[in-house]
Amino acid sequence: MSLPRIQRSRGELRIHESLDELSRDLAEYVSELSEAAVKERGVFALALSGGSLIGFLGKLCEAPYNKTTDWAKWNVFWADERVVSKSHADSNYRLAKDGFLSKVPIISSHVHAINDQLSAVEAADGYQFGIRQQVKARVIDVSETCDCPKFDLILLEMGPDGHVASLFPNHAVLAAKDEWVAFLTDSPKPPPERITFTLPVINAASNVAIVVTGDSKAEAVHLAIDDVAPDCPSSPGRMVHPTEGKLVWFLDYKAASKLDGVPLPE
Ligand SMILES: O=C(O)[C@H](O)[C@@H](O)[C@H](O)[C@H](O)COP(=O)(O)O
Repeated sequence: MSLPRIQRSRGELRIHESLDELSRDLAEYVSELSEAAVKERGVFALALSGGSLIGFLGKLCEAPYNKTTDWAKWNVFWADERVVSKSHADSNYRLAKDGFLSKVPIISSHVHAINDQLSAVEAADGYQFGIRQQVKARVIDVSETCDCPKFDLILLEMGPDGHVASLFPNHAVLAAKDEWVAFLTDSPKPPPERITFTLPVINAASNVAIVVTGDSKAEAVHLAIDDVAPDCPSSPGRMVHPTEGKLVWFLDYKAASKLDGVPLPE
């Protein structure tokens, strides 16, 4: 059973009893946004991250979405990536390729991974340059209010510490404003070398969805969504609020269990 959608100042909450329901709802949401973007702009620019998110996208590989989605119009990017070889078990590219991209007919030149032969700083620079080319080509839209790419959809997860993409609590990268893509060599969660979209890019997107499941993230969800504090670097998830776009939280009952004013069935 799913709860009715709840509108909060920090986004729309979609709370599901089971991971299967959550996956179905996520597939329908991505499919609707893809259809709308293709209708409006002729292309769908999507940024993924890692974690269990990729498994939750599995329903898109099944009927009816495998047949109804205009895969040729999809362009896939990463909101964050570990600076490891593409064949490494830690690679977000590899996770997405094995679990999702290899199962749907997305054109390979539309899959925009980082160059895994470079150092973190070079990989971030190169990725930002590639995104700039795709903005020029109008594959990615551009924000009307800031010098940022405007992705049709950025899909994120949130860790138990509140991190989103590779924006970790109290890390200097949270303050990055001039870059679209930043690098880290000291990620508190291994592997240490990563690249990540900066907050201005995340907040310039047309749509951002944050998928969070499990008990271990309940406190982080409470701190990111409830009226407990202003934006603060100790809760990166709380710093996500698309200025021209829409934020949706996909939660299971466990992740939602510490939210104020959300009565969950026993
Ligand atoms: O970059 C990383 O280290 C992970 O991708 C991380 O951000 C993960 O997505 C969250 O910690 C939630 O992970 P799970 O949903 O898999 O628990």
